[in-house]
Amino acid sequence: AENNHAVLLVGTPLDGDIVTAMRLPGGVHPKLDDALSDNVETIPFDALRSDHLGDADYIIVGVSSPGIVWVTDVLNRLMTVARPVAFVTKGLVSAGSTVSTYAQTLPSRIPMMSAFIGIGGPCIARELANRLPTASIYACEDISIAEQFAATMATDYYRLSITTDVTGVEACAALKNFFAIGVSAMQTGYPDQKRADGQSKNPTAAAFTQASLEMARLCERLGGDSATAFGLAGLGDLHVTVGGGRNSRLGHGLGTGRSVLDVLSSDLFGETVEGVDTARALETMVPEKSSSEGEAPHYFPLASAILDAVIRQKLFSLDFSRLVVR
Ligand SMILES: NC(=O)C1=CN([C@@H]2O[C@H](COP(=O)(O)OP(=O)(O)OC[C@H]3O[C@@H](n4cnc5c(N)ncnc54)[C@H](OP(=O)(O)O)[C@@H]3O)[C@@H](O)[C@H]2O)C=CC1
Ligand SMILES: O=C(CO)COP(=O)(O)O
Repeated sequence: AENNHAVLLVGTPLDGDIVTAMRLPGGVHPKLDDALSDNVETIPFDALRSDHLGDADYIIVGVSSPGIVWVTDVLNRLMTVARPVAFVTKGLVSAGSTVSTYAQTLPSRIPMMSAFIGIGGPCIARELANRLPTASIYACEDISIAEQFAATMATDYYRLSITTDVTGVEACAALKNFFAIGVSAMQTGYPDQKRADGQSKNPTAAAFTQASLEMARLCERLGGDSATAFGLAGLGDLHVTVGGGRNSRLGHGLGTGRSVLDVLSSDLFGETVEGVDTARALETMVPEKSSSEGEAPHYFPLASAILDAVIRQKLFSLDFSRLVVR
């Protein structure tokens, strides 16, 4: 919209009230604190037609991961002209013991999608809507498509990197949600009353570094480039999510000794906490006990501690005395 493109914003059937509020004169999105530009038209889902999609240069999907099957059906029903589709959705798909990224599963499921573009990187929606400096990464197998899309979207305050490592970007986008839970649990697990935020810093820094190493290993196992984990899609997004995301709020609760069910049913009631879905997908990839402590590629002490808390419903505990650091 900032670059004078016409933007059509379509709510899901679950967003009826938000769309109605946004269509009123002066209406704003309840979580963005700012009016959208005049060249953004917001419509309810039942007003979306095939020609809207056919007329678009790009289609951008922003449902949360539980809605990805639904959006696949919608695109297959309404797309009659081949178009590139970009996804901000962060998640993994598991089938039996196979875990995949959307970059691996969606292209064959959406025949009219001419290119899959993965969007990753540290980007809290409200901050970008308020035009704060933001850097993100766009991934596509065809680098010229990533380049064109980035040129369409970039502004002075929204700077973009491009890559062909679409599997790596998609893997890290999902993995950082999961690891943000564990790093954030270490933020509140060791309170320091002398600090304004009440949090010690050393435990968080150790966990953040461990998260980056484990994220790189899992990224590679999922078919991505491990180096992607150390860039915007991995470390950058992990930092922003630990700083203020919903996954981080779950971690903060776990760090104070509360159970996952307690935190999800109170502080985070009705919120999207995708690290939990990613934890379910990762269960088969991360051994319950690291067989060779300290040895890559099988050493996942932080991921195991998160899985114990989120899936096996134990209280969060990272046995720091046994951590082998690199
Ligand atoms: N918020 C942010 O700053 C960022 C978010 N992302 C990613 O973008 C995606 C969306 O995030 P965000 O907008 O914050 O999430 P929200 O939960 O606020 O919104 C997701 C939307 O998808 C809908 N939805 C959920 N399940 C289904 C379903 N089964 N069928 C149809 N619609 C469904 C939700 O409905 P309902 O509200 O009723 O659940 C809601 O309208 C996520 O994957 C997130 O990781 C990426 C970067 C930044
Ligand atoms: O993905 C995000 C920022 O890049 C938002 O993180 P949360 O889903 O934890 O709020």
